[in-house]
Amino acid sequence: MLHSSAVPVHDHRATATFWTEAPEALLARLGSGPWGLAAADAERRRAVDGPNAVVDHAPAAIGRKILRRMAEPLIAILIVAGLVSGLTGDWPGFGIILSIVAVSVAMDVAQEHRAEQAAGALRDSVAVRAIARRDGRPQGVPVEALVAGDVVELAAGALVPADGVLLDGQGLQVNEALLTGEPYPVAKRPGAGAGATLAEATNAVFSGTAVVTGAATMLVVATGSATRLGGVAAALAARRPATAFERGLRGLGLLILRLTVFLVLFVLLAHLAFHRPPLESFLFAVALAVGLTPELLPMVTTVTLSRGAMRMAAKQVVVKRLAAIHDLGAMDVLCTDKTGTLTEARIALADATSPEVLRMAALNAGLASGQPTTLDAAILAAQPLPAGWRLLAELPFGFERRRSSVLAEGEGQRLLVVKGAPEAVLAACTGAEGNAFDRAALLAAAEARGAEGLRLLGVATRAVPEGEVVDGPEAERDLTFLGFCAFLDPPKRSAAAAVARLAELGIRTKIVSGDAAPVVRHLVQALGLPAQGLLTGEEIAGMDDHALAARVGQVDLYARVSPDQKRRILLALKARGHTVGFIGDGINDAPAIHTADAGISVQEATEVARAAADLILLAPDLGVLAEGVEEGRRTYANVMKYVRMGTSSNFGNMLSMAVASLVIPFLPLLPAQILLNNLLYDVSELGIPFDAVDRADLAAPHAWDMRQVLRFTMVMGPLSSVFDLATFGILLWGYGATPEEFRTAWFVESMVTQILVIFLIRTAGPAWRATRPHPVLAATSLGALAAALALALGPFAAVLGFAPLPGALLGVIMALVVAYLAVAEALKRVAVPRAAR
Ligand SMILES: Nc1ncnc2c1ncn2[C@@H]1O[C@H](COP(=O)(O)OP(=O)(O)OP(=O)(O)O)[C@@H](O)[C@H]1O
Ligand SMILES: [Mg+2]
Repeated sequence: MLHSSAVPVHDHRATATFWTEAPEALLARLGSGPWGLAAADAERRRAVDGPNAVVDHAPAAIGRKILRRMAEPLIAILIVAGLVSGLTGDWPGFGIILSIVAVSVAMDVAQEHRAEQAAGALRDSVAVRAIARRDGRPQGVPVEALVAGDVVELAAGALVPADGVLLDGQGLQVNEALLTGEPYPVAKRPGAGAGATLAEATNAVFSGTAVVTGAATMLVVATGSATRLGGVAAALAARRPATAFERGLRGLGLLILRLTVFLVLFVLLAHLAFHRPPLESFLFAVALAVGLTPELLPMVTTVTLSRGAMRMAAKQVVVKRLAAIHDLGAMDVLCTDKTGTLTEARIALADATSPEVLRMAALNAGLASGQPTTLDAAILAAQPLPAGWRLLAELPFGFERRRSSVLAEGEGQRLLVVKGAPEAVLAACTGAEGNAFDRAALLAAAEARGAEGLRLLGVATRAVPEGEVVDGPEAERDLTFLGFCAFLDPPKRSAAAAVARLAELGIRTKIVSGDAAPVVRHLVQALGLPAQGLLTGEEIAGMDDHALAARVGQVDLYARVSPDQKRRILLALKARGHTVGFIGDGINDAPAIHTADAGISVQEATEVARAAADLILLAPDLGVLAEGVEEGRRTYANVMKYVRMGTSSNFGNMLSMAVASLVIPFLPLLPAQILLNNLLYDVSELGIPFDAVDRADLAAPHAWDMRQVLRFTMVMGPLSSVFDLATFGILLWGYGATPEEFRTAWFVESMVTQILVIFLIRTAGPAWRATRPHPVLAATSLGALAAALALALGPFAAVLGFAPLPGALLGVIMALVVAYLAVAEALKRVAVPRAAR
């Protein structure tokens, strides 16, 4: 490959242990410098190396999809069968079979492709970006566009976008749980790495890990599948277990597949044993198999989900992982952090014990490198950074320690200034400014102010002698306590209504906060939320997973919990059989978001939280979540309509036809007629993803229940067969129909019953009281029905092998249809258990 002469030739390939090389050597080898790459150069490299993505999410091109569908066994057999009928001179058969295959593949692929495109565009709209230095300045670059040689700026809350080494950095700590399983953050600093093992790679950061505190710049050395994460990509892809719904659908598909194979082989062998024509028997068996396969199921699921995603987007909820819509619909417990979802997140300083306390707090907040937190910003809004101080060292805030410290020099002193959660700061204090140090009294005072709803930070200092190195939390000792800063974060008015709405939907809301217990209690009171019980992080630390699982059912409030404890609470809830959602925005929420069935974050959240989430709320409002939940239940209800249709009416019809083919001396339907029947039936169902859903279907969480599906099949399937047999009897023995008349009558009967029954199945209550069917569903069903009648009874009927029917016989068939629908409507009540209505 020819590079333009301006770009030095460099070796892209990363060695497995790149961190043992000196940074300068790596920079030279990758043809980069501290100010990164030229944008044009990065573009060229991307063309060579490919996108920085472990798994390619881009939907396959439509041509490839069509080919893939045609390679599916049944379709391939049909195409071959069509060609064989052509070769034997059956040209109408050839034409009909191939056009039916073409129409059904086109319909399926086009629908699915459109749906995927739309869902993909939504996902891209919330994609994570990295800050890379390109053309000499930092700019937001989509993570996928990063290449080896890029220089990326990392700050707290950022996701490490690729593998690389640190060029410089301050107090960087990353969570590598994804790679190593270790839940506690590890420190990283620039320099030469010690050894070749991952644990010794203290100067390297890896794709998929998260920056917990501190700031750094990294040189990207490996991207995409060349990263450590890429190496375990296969394991990672299997990491997210399928949802209960997905597993249920898969199990059902497998069951139907087995039945189909069994039935079709049986029919084929029986026909051959009766010395029926082999090609015709084979085609009949294949057509039966096609008729039995719920081939639209994947398409119906995808289209239903992506339509759900579109509607949710209109309500400010963006779906990153489509299947999460089901989880959202099945969710019965929602855990939420406090700030931003239940409060306005407009944090403002209320007061400080003394001007000096505030001045020191501002020193701590203003000197700290990295992104200022909301608390830091509130301090600096009230008191600008005092002039004349410089930063010597810092111990960035950590969620386990709940303190942050700076070592500052100014006004002729060298001071370690510590601020943090009151009990965390007081624990490191041995004295107090001015008066006697009474830790218990100070804790009680903090508690009292917390009960007023004020968020508190303690501030303390220590004079540090020249020569003492401050580079670890051990330095936070022998502090002198100065006082408190108190902050106000008004409760969000709309939150109470949102929680009530979720409760109506059968969802219990629990608050999981890093803040102090009194603050959480005050908030619950202020909003009038129904909540019982409270566990603190300290109490949870003393429980094993078993003990925790025994408590989480009754406890709604959790205070002073660490990021890992948030995750443990979710695991405990899941262990108790709940489908759990978690909504949060911080670095500290990411592990819990990841663990939840439905991980939710908001658009303004930190990158790690957004990257871990399945759903992103564009407006930080619990109210929109309730809409999302309804949308999830709507998609579930519509997929269930398709499943019920397939397992009862369609399955019953094909089954009776298989049986009939063994009893009567001719084929009950010609292969091409079966395929036509199946195609029209598919068309009639295209509208299901659009259909409106009864209020009752939205009222409570639901999970996939195989027994319910089987029960429905066991009741409705045989019912359909009873009427089929009645049709057979009347046609054969009552009327003495010719084969052509028999097929025409049977085609009409099965089409009308199969299609019309959707208007009963779509609701659990009386069909006439249900919400009106969506116009698209009405159009596809009634259109398909009209087409079926026109083809079977119209001018071209003879081409398809149909014969005209006398009016009296048509009348009898219609009477049978009406009787079937009436009985189906009555039996439906038995088929759907009361609990599921
Ligand atoms: N910048 C900071 N400096 C010092 N201490 C801090 C800082 N930020 C947070 N803390 C302390 O750590 C505690 C936990 O942090 P935080 O409140 O953000 O957790 P959380 O779980 O996200 O809470 P919430 O439920 O309110 O969203 C705070 O209550 C505060 O005491
Ligand atoms: Mg938070």
